[in-house]
Amino acid sequence: MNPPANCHPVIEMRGVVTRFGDNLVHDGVDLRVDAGEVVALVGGSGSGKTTLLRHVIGLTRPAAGELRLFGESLLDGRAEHIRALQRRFGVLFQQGALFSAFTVGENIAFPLREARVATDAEIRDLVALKLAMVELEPAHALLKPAELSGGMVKRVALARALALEPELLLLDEPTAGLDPDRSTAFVALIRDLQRRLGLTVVLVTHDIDTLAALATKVAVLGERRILSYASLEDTLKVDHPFIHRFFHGEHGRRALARVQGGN
Ligand SMILES: Nc1ncnc2c1ncn2[C@@H]1O[C@H](COP(=O)(O)OP(=O)(O)OP(=O)(O)O)[C@@H](O)[C@H]1O
Repeated sequence: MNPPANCHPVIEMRGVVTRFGDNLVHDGVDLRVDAGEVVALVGGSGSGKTTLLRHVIGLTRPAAGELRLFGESLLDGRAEHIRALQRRFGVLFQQGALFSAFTVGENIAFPLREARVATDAEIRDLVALKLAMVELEPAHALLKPAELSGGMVKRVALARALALEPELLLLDEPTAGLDPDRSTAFVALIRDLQRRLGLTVVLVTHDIDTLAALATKVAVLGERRILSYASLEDTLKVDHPFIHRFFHGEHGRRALARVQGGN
């Protein structure tokens, strides 16, 4: 008997190599993300975090290595097969990346229309449902992105990322640009949705509060590979200069004290 499909890791990378001209960004990245995990990807500026997410999304291709999503190769499949895999994840880009000429409702409806999986009436209902999911009002559907606050842009972008009911959610710096209160509220929303919907999440973040509130595992990218892949508690014990600077520097220590103080 074949094992059930959900036995496969959601993401599996082996020996991923990335080069931009002479710039060798990844040199043998191995990473396995299992269903239900929330993996925070951290690393210095330019270490290749966003590029790794872009590989998963299919926006860039590694020069070498293997990359599997839901047990299926992303690198040697046919286009329609890859498109089917791509419907199984949602992405929240750093600045939200909403279409400025579209209303909020049209932005959320966009992936549903592209995938041709619902009628107009169903799309209207789904948009209302997704807006409620991210704690926005039905009337917000008529606004344009320029009329929204930064926190609302993130919520709309999250609603759009969840439009096709993905199993995997990819978040690039989800709290960047939000003030501390909005950031805390947005993290609480992501955590609530992750649990309710049983999502697997990979997030790139520089923010230790966000990481500590969400991550079941921390993947540290440095020296062109994954330096450490463990719980936050075990990551803190790893003796490496980047990990020291990131978690045990002044900012890191204050953030961890806040988190461990029971927030
Ligand atoms: N399309 C591209 N063409 C050329 N070089 C690129 C491209 N995309 C990324 N790079 C380079 O690859 C390296 C990794 O970039 P990436 O944006 O993935 O890093 P990052 O870890 O996400 O950085 P940050 O934390 O500063 O956002 C950098 O040196 C960057 O200049």
